[in-house]
Amino acid sequence: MAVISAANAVKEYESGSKTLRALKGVDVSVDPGEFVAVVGPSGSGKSTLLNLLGMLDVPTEGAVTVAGERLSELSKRERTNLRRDTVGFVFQSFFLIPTLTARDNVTVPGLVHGDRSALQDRAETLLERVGLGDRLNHYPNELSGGQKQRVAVARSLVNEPDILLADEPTGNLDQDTSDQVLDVFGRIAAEDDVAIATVTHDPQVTEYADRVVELVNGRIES
Ligand SMILES: Nc1ncnc2c1ncn2[C@@H]1O[C@H](COP(=O)(O)OP(=O)(O)OP(=O)(O)O)[C@@H](O)[C@H]1O
Repeated sequence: MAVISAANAVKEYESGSKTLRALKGVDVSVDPGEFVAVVGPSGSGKSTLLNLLGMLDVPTEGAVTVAGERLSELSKRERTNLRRDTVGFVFQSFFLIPTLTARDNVTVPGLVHGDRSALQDRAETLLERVGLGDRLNHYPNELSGGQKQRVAVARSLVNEPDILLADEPTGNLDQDTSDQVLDVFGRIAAEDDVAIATVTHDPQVTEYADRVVELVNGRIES
């Protein structure tokens, strides 16, 4: 059963007196262990869709369901808690803290739960899994772009999310390092049963994703 889904999702943005319909009734769902890539031209609504799935925004019409909870039935605080407990995020620009080592960066989303030493151990295991076991004490400015993004992937997993959402995760990477990051996504989905959805312009993603969904002008092409 899908751990995350949008059903007939519509998203409108108001700017001045105009209404822009960015999503025009989108159905998409991702199962545990599945890696889905959303592709499409610039402005087709990819980030808008990802923001809905990540509970960063709510649909104007239609339903978004995350881990069995229907978004429209949750308060803002409940949404924030559900997001913290179930969703990991990866962004194009990594967003690592420059004054922290790779290992400490990975622990950051877990610090609200306490137990620093268990977190350090978990961070180490995650960094080893993404191929950075020899970079635990490196600072972000001592890492390549692909290594930084793999630190960000490890960080996104520290709270054991059911869902990992990635917005253009390879947008700042060259071909070889993009491949490494996409390969890590494929392995994590399969090994940890995490549902992964990424939006991307990267044509290489089709080689790694289980399913590719194309958005065109706010609708899914089938
Ligand atoms: N906050 C906002 N207010 C008004 N319009 C917005 C807002 N965010 C996005 N839009 C508009 O919604 C449409 C879809 O934008 P979105 O960012 O989802 O597209 P995208 O497919 O992710 O594009 P890109 O590949 O260029 O990042 C665009 O026409 C955009 O201008």
